[in-house]
Amino acid sequence: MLKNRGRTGRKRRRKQSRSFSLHAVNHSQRLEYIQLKKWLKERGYEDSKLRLVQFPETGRGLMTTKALQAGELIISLPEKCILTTDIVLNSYLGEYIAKWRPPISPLMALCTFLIAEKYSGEQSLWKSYLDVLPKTYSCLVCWEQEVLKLLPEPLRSKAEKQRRVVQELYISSKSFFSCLQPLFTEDVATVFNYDAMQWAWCTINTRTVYMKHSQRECFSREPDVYALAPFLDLLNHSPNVKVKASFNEKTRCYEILTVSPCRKYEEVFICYGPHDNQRLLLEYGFVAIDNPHSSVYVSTDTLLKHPFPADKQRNMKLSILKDHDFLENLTFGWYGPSWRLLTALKLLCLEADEYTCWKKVLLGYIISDRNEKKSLAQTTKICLSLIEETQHVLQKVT
Ligand SMILES: C[S@@+](CC[C@H](N)C(=O)[O-])C[C@H]1O[C@@H](n2cnc3c(N)ncnc32)[C@H](O)[C@@H]1O
Repeated sequence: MLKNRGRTGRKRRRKQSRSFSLHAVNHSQRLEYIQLKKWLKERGYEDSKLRLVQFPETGRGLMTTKALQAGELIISLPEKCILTTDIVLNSYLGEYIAKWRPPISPLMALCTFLIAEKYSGEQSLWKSYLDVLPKTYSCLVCWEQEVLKLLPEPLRSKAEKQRRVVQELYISSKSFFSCLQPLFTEDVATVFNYDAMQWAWCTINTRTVYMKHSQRECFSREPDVYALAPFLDLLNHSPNVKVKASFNEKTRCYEILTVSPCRKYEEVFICYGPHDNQRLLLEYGFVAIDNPHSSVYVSTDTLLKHPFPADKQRNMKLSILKDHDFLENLTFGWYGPSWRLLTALKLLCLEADEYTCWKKVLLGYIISDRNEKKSLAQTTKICLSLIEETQHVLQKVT
């Protein structure tokens, strides 16, 4: 007898589809996804177990219609479907890139190709892929300056630095864009405008997989490691899963294998790396719930916000901390203050008669009961003030 036939089968199917539809919306039947699947099939990719779904918690992603055991292949994407600098160099852009001096970076070549292909619209061989790419991104580089100001340090500085990098990349590429004018009827300044550049940069920053190419003379010395992998790039991130991902030289496919199993009708996740939420927000524009790598950073300003009055050794202590790299990466994690944060505070809390013990503090020794209590009290104050600060900012955001 076929499984799932009869009343029990009907009931099970109804239950399954009910639990699925309550949580997620199937997008596989949308025209753009049907076209993407067709495009992939023409390039040798076939899959029956991954379905495109809109999940309430994570947004668009892939669901498996079959339980995946540990070690099973999640996806195997043929080389023909993958967009790398090889594709760019073999395209109409190749001769312009080869001639241009100083050479552009591999990243810039990919950005240029994405913008040019998007502009080509119907004519583009990559149309089916371009059509499913996000139109906008939530990465910090796209945030309004006013909102960026509300971010805590060091995230704010990192976001500002990232924005400058993208702006400088755009400015320094303008003359290269000009040389592409013979390829376009419209003014290249309009085609390759800053918004287009930001979109292309975010596409690459949030969606590429690592695929190393050897250094080529037509490119600058930045590493050539980016590859856009259509469909595979619909997999969302979970900090709690393990996968193995690499390009298989034998099958000539980019493959992802599960390490942790995945149940039928659940979202399939991969892990983008052991990133804390600040890094996820900066690079990918989202934060992960229950992220075990979550941490709250304590800036030097916050560290010294609760001054130690009449501490004549304060400046000397600060330079010790600076010299021993104890002013960066001071954090609170799920289990409280990090060892680095506690050590920095223990050193700052040394009394005048304990000051000579600073080396021991850095090595992790307990100096005195008094120092332990004082540094813990200081930690609590910092923690409470960070909570207050966050609440204040959240109120402003609301
Ligand atoms: C490689 S893409 C994954 C597919 C993407 N959701 C889409 O619709 O195209 C990476 C982007 O997906 C989103 N994303 C990935 N994992 C997520 C998660 N756990 N929660 C929310 N958004 C996530 C972020 O916007 C991220 O920049």
